[in-house]
Amino acid sequence: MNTSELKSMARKAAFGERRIAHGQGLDNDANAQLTSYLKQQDAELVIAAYMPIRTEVSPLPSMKRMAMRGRRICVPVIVGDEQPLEFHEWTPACEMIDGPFGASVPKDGAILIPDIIITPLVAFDPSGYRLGYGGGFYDRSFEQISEQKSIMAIGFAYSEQELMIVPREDTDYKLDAVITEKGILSF
Ligand SMILES: Nc1nc2c(c(=O)[nH]1)N(C=O)[C@@H](CNc1ccc(C(=O)N[C@@H](CCC(=O)O)C(=O)O)cc1)CN2
Ligand SMILES: Nc1ncnc2c1ncn2[C@@H]1O[C@H](COP(=O)(O)OP(=O)(O)OP(=O)(O)O)[C@@H](O)[C@H]1O
Repeated sequence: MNTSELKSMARKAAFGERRIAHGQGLDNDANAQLTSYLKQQDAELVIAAYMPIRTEVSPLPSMKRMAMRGRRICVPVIVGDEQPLEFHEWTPACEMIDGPFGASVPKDGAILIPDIIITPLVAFDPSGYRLGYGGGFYDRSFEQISEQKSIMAIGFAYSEQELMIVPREDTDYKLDAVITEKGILSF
């Protein structure tokens, strides 16, 4: 079996775990951990988070709190297949429109280059590797932005999304940490 087939199997298993975790009311605890982490970071740093889809843990409560504290927040926008993501500025009041794959995107937010990237994921492992939906969008974005400046790539997930090993390819970017409802795991 090749890595892409292994990833596809791991994705299926992790989707099941994520769906169960999603129904357990863990988003409040996860957001308390995320907010606490973000408050400790330099206030000048631009934060990328995301508009949740499917059964992803929602970072919206933390995004709103950080925006109220004056922090600059942005969310991912797909610009094309095999392209890195763009990150467009988001505020709690900004007008949103439907983007590809069901995630809404700001109607006219400025393009920002984030320093801290809070990324959704399907599964993560104890070495800091992540599995997404298979588009490679985040891996390309981490690679592109980290060539310009130092970034913090932080997964946000339910603790049950941890797998023993996530199948790995050369293009997979290692996360700096994963935040779950239980706390922060640094790699
Ligand atoms: N909330 C959120 N926003 C995001 C992402 C994300 O992962 N989460 N992205 C991160 O890249 C981009 C959207 N990319 C996506 C790529 C594919 C699918 C998706 O559902 N693909 C298949 C299912 C794959 C599978 O089951 O293995 C589908 O269309 O059914 C969703 C989002 C940008 N915005
Ligand atoms: N930096 C990169 N440059 C070129 N191709 C890449 C890069 N990163 C990933 N890819 C390609 O994208 C495809 C999907 O990658 P992968 O399965 O790791 O996506 P994912 O991490 O699950 O999805 P996402 O990052 O969108 O959440 C792979 O075929 C991989 O070769």
